[in-house]
Amino acid sequence: MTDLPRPARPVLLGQNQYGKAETRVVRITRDGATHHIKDLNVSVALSGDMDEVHRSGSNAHVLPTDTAKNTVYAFAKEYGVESAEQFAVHLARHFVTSQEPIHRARVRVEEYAWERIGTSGTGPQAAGAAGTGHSFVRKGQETRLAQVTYDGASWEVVSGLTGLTVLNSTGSEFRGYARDRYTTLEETRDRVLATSVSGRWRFNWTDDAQEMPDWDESYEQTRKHLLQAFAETYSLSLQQTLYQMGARIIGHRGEIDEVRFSLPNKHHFLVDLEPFGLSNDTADAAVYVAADRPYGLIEATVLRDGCEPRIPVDLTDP
Ligand SMILES: O=c1[nH]c(=O)c2[nH]c(=O)[nH]c2[nH]1
Repeated sequence: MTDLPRPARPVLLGQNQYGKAETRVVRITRDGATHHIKDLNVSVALSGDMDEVHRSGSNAHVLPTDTAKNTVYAFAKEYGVESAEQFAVHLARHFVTSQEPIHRARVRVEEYAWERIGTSGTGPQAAGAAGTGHSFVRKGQETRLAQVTYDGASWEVVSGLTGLTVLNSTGSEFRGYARDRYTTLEETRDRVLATSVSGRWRFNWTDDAQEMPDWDESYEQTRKHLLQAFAETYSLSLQQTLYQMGARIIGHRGEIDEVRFSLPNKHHFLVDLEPFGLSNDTADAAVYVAADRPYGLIEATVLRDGCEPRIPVDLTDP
């Protein structure tokens, strides 16, 4: 053994967690010729009494990440996937209650939605306008998110979505802003407002004694409220629209205490057609350049009065 330099002070192990990230599981159930599909990406992070594996290399407390992956598959088969949240609750409870050294489990689920493909009713496989029953197309680019954390006593459930792209072709202004010597932006009373919504919302369901929300119903209603607020707000800024989206959710959904949005402002600039002798008037057919970058990035949390913010400020943080 060579003499390793000894640190002047003892070294401490800080926060640690481990698990299997991004287990892709697709569950297909058959109801006669009509099939149903659930498509999930599941990430499990476990923590607890894990000093020894880091310090001495003893794996006695380490349930392999391979087992975590297998558990995801086995639970999908055995218990089904009622909703992303329910599935995550089930898994988190299992890891914390079945392994003594595991004190906390965080389970993240991304869910990809599929829609049925209708058919024209002419092909050999056709089963009328209702479709084949087994043909699907990925629904938009939107991904549903659920994150469940359990420490053996209390639950934290944060749901959300990402990649929900929305656009208002009028009903949006931006003017009256602060100016300095670098400001060149022209004020507008009629612009395109478009964004790709990333949102998270935290439930006030924290213990088993409380009745669990209907997760799917809650997701559908929350999504509907945020879309309606986007559509119905006459927007003076994306910040104001964001606040309306959050306030509408808090106002209508009693099971949710906190909402956070990250909204990229997907700028649509009118193209200068003067060089071609054309005017580009919004009253008539207008032509825009959809700029992909740089983009304004508007982020905020909207809270029920008296509640603590707990959703991380940066939604891209792991
Ligand atoms: O809705 C907006 N908010 C801003 O803060 C901003 N800044 C900017 O240049 N355009 C916009 N639009």
